[in-house]
This record gives sequence, C-alpha cells and structure tokens, in this order.
Amino acid sequence: MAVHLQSSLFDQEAEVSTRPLSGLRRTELGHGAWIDVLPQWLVGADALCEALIRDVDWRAEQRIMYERVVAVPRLLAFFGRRAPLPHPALDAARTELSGHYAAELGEPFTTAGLCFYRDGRDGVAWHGDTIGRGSTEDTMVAIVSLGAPRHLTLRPRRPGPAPVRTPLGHGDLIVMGGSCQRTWEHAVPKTARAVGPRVSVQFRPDGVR
Ligand SMILES: O=C(O)CCC(=O)C(=O)O
Ligand SMILES: [Fe+2]
Repeated sequence: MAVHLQSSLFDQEAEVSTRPLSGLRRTELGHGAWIDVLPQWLVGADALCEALIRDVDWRAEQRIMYERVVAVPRLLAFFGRRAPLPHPALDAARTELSGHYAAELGEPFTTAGLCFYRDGRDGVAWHGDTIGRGSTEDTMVAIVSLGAPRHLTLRPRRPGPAPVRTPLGHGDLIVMGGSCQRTWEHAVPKTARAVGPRVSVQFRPDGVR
C-alpha cells in the first residue's frame, strides 16, 4: 500500500471506517501470552496516516548505549488519558477497542503511544512494555499499524514456545494480551528493504507503558 505524503486536497477524515472486531483471531503463544490479529481493521486510513505524519509533534529521543548517546531510531509522541488525541479516528478506535475488550480486560484503554518509523532504518529492539504494570500483571496493548508494512516479531523470555513473526500492514490491528509483556518480548526489526514510512498507534490501559 503506497502512502503519499503530499497533503490531501480534500478532508478524508470521514472515510475512515472499521471492520467488525468479531473478525479478530487469537493465537495462544505459550507462557500465558496471546495475540489477537485482525488484518485491515481500519479501512480508508490513507489520509489518517498522512495526517498523523504531518500533524503530530514528533519527538526524537536519545538513549545511552555503550556509554555513548545515540538517537533512538524512530520518532515518538505520547498522549496521556486526558490529552486530546491528534485525530478523531483514534478516539473512535480506542472507544471500540475498550468496548470489545471490556469484560476480559476489566478496564478501558486510556493512553495512546505513537511511533513514526521513517524508513527501514527505523525500528525498535527487543523489549516488553514493562515500565508500568505490565511487568507484574496480565494486561493488553492494542496496536493499529498504518502505512508501510513491517513485521512485529515476538520471542519468549524463557525457552519453550517458538518465536512468532507477524506482518503488520496498513490498517491492521494486533493486540498483545495475557502475560505477553512480561513473559515475551517484541520488536520491529530494521530492514534493508526499501520501505516507506509507518505509523504505529498503541493503546494501553492506565499505568501500562
Ligand atoms: O511499532 C510497533 O507497532 C510496536 C511499538 C512498540 O512495541 C512500543 O512502542 O512499545
Ligand atoms: Fe512495545
């Protein structure tokens, strides 16, 4: 799916729609972790992707690696529970996800983390979302992927289950659940392939980072 970066002549916001979440398919990963996947959950999301790339106040972050300050290879933005989201389609998506998972999750998705992978040189290394409660409790992280297709890879922290490599295409939804953040790690590997920009939107409950 080609994502064109020139600003659109018409406001296409109204064109974003969702397919029923009843189409989600669950895969048990082992060690109490699972993923739910629904390809092409968001329909007509080209303009949404363009708008996020254009409008979000993207931040470059740095971290220390081997005693040197290096740039984190992706741009980031974070919207806490009271922060207005940068596009109404994200409010709608979060509300729908909260409704669908209400009984199983027991709380709503409240925050939105956004990542902008400018090309194949951007990625995120192996990690679990364990800054908050995900280090001790079962929880969920729901990811909507926009723009260029990339892979999300998952591997168990303890040996046993086989690693998993899931393609994430434009409009796809993946939800990591159960113990996934503390018993598994995930990554978006860099790629030497020529890939265009990708935006990832992660919805999490309060206290999960
Ligand atoms: O790019 C993605 O979809 C994954 C991002 C991620 O794992 C994170 O920001 O914690
Ligand atoms: Fe993550």
